[in-house]
This record gives sequence, C-alpha cells and structure tokens, in this order.
Amino acid sequence: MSPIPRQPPSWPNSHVQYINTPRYHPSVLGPMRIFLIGGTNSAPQKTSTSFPSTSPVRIRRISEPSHPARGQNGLFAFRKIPSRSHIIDYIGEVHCQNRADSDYDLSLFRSQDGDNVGVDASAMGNEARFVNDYRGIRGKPNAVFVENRTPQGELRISIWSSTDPIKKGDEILVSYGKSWWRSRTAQFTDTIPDST
Ligand SMILES: C[S@@+](CC[C@H](N)C(=O)[O-])C[C@H]1O[C@@H](n2cnc3c(N)ncnc32)[C@H](O)[C@@H]1O
Repeated sequence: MSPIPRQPPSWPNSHVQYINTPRYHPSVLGPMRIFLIGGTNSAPQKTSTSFPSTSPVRIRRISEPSHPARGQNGLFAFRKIPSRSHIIDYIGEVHCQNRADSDYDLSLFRSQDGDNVGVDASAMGNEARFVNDYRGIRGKPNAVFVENRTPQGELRISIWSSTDPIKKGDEILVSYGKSWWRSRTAQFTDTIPDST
C-alpha cells in the first residue's frame, strides 16, 4: 500500500482525499489500463509538480463578493508561471463509468470501441481539482487542459498556461467548455463565447 501523501496548504478538511498519483478504478480493465499506464511494467507515477516539491500553485478560498464561485476554493499562481508551460497534472480516480453527476470529472480518452475513460476528482484528487472556469471572472482563460503522456508513458490530463505568462497571485482559469455549462444550467448559455 502506498503511503498517505502530505496534504498541500489549504486543502479543505473535508471528505475529499488528497492523492498525488492516479487511482485506477476496477472499471478500467486490464488492456485499457496497460494502454493508459503506457506499458505492462509501469506503475502510476507521482505527479512532478505536486506539493511539497515544485508546485507553482496554491489553493485559496474565494471571498471576493464579485467572484461567481465565492465561498468555494480556487487555484492561484504561487509564483510567476511562464507562458505555454506545464502547471500541474489533473489527478483523480481514472474510471470507465458514466459519472455525469460529477463536477470534477474530465474526459481522458475515448476509444473507437466506445469506451470512455474519465478522471474524476470529486472524492479524491490534487490541487488541480480546484481550477475554476474563467466565465464571470476574466475575459478569457489563462490556462488550458492538455492531454499528454508523462516521461514514463502514463496518459494524463494536465493544466498548461496559455500564450501569456501568469502573474504571481493570479487565479488559474480554464474553460470547462460550453457543453459542461449547458449540461448544468441554462443561465450561462447566453454568455458563452462560441469558440470555447
Ligand atoms: C471543478 S470545481 C472547481 C473548484 C470549486 N470552486 C471548489 O472549490 O471545489 C467546479 C465547480 O466550481 C464552481 N465554478 C467554477 N468556475 C465557476 C465560474 N466561472 N462561475 C461559477 N462557478 C464556478 C462551480 O460550482 C462548479 O461546479
């Protein structure tokens, strides 16, 4: 059994378990798991930017009255982050289930056979699960979700900075996509830009 990792600062003292290595749910069957991990001999790798090593981000509770996610948490730059650079991997439970009710479930891979693999950070995850959507906060995202493989070959979703550097203290903001918002609430659809 792997040791329990040390929680990063401001990790909510709640039901959410902090992990810095993906957990594979039993719904991810052998061949798919080998494909995702990148070979038979590999094991899930600790993310290189997890606390306390070199993480460039911190979790912060949002108190600004104008912020649409006030009272919740967000992800903020702990130091200046260069443009087009890796910020953090999105770590969670890798699964092949329908988890439409989760607000923390990202699509990792869709096979031609119709298998959908997701990364769900609702019950367990790392700092990346606190990244908010830019809508109502700033004009455009300053970060993007990118699918990539680790140097050891494991398929991951990561958060990367966009074309501009991110200043220390700025909130890291991505686009969840129009369909994400549409599936949750009709109130956002009028303001969602076509391109995102
Ligand atoms: C992946 S979580 C992001 C982290 C979340 N703020 C938290 O503290 O756990 C997604 C949830 O954050 C909130 N959220 C994120 N971006 C938002 C935005 N632009 N406007 C309103 N709520 C937002 C919504 O409640 C959404 O369901």
